[in-house]
Amino acid sequence: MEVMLKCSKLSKSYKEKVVLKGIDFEVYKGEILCILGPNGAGKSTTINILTASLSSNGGEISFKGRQIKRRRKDLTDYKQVLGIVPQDIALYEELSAERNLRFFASLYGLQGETLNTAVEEALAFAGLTDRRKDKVKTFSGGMKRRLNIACAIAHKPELVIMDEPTVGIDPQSRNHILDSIRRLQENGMTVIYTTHYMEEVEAISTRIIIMDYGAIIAEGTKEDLKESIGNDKRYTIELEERKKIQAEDLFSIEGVKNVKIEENILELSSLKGIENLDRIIALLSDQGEKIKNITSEATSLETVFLKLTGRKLRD
Ligand SMILES: Nc1ncnc2c1ncn2[C@@H]1O[C@H](COP(=O)(O)OP(=O)(O)OP(=O)(O)O)[C@@H](O)[C@H]1O
Repeated sequence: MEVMLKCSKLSKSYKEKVVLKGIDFEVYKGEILCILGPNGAGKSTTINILTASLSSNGGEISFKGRQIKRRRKDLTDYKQVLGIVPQDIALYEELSAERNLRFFASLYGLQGETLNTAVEEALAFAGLTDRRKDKVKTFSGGMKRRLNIACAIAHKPELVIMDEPTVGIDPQSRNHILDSIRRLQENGMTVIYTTHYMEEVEAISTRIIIMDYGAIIAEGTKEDLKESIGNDKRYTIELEERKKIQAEDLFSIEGVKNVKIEENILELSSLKGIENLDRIIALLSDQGEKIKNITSEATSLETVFLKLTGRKLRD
């Protein structure tokens, strides 16, 4: 895998408050790297340092093997290949969708036919071709978010950096945005995406960095992370009324690892890859228990976070 961006020992403090504790990570060409973490974990700080809108107190960033120095020339070249989608919407409300796109794309030096084509493509990308002439102030939150992204990618950057771009929007616009991020990747762009929604990470990530308290606490694909905590299956079985089933009875079934029984609710975890639900049901029925409901849950990223930190992702 080709390394596009490499960050070494990035640190940031405000007075004595350390908000980034010297983090190291790499971004590979063509990936959708999701940075997942609760509010205050340091995601925006990391992104702002990556986009050179905030200086770090220490550490280095290199893009395609070349260190980014804070010299104007270096930064100008670097910013040219970035597409930056900020957390807050940055659009001109009094201008139309098309005028906004023209403005932002022209900041990257696009002009003439190249600019016209880029604007057309960006309007189509945002699903706003029909509304091109309408002022942004008439748009819904979701449409503004879509346009905000389109403004950042009209100049076809190599690396798109998005900071929580779906905050406060309806599910339909969220899905549109997640689909469009996959399309960016299919078109060869590399994406860094921060979020505290694990559903989004499940949907689009090709690799994940989990941050907490200014540090990277885990890194890998969804599968790697789930595997790292054991990746058990969990069943919750609700009985009509518990008669005599005991935890020891269930341990006799291959794969069953943990059993918790509270009144008429049984919670079981079971090794991945062993199909034993039929046997669990048969055992319960042999013991005269009547099952009211069964739910089964595969390991989620929420479980991974809980296991790593002892806290829920969204406390
Ligand atoms: N200018 C500042 N002065 C002091 N502390 C700051 C400043 N900016 C950020 N912080 C603190 O740095 C920590 C990390 O903030 P950051 O915005 O990077 O977190 P985040 O993971 O992006 O969270 P969110 O999801 O809320 O954006 C927080 O504790 C925040 O309060």
